[in-house]
Amino acid sequence: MIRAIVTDIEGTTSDIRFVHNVLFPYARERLAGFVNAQQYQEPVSTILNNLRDEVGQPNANTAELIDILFAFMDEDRKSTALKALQGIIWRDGYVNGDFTGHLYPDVLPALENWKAQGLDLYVYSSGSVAAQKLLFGYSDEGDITHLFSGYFDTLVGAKREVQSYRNIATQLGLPPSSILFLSDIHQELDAAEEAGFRTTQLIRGDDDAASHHHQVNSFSTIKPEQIPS
Ligand SMILES: CSCCC(=O)C(=O)COP(=O)(O)O
Ligand SMILES: [Mg+2]
Repeated sequence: MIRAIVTDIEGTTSDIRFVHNVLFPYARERLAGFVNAQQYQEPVSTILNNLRDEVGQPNANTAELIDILFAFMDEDRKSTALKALQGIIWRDGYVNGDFTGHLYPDVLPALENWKAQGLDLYVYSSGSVAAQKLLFGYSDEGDITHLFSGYFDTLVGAKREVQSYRNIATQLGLPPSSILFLSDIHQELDAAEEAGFRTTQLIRGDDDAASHHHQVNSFSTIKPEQIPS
């Protein structure tokens, strides 16, 4: 029996184009100015030190770190330091009303329905926990953060690594077989499945013929109560 659902964001609850065409450019345009202005203030100072550790360059100066961050953005590297900075920069955009967090229309009714059935709902994204709370706190449908019991980001591990899902199950105190993971990326679902999770793949755009996971194109067709353990 499914007791908890863990959902990805990009391509699952929310359009990948919102993340790549709205959020990422917003942070990119502001990143250098923000880092230069905040480099000696917390939390940016600690994040920059974490980036030095991440890239093994303990003596890198701020200009060198900014170059590294731009290279990471070019390759969509799921760097914990980059994701932390993006999350801080996005706050202004949400608070100022420059954008709201995209949600596919089928997402909120399904989350409310699952919550009413007694399922606990969690988020797992490469975006920082702060960024996740912003997206759902300033979503197209308003603040829906009350629906979630917790959030996981790359601090629990990378999304394509089996150990990350074992860590999540341990933190939830649930057997992996009682947790359903929703994602658009089959490599993430492969890792979750190897950890013992149940899986469902969201196909919001192109088919994924290389996937063996159960596929749906809307949250409305996911029936957790019908998934056998
Ligand atoms: C919290 S919304 C922004 C998500 C993000 O920054 C990102 O890189 C998405 O990565 P994912 O691994 O969740 O597809
Ligand atoms: Mg995704």
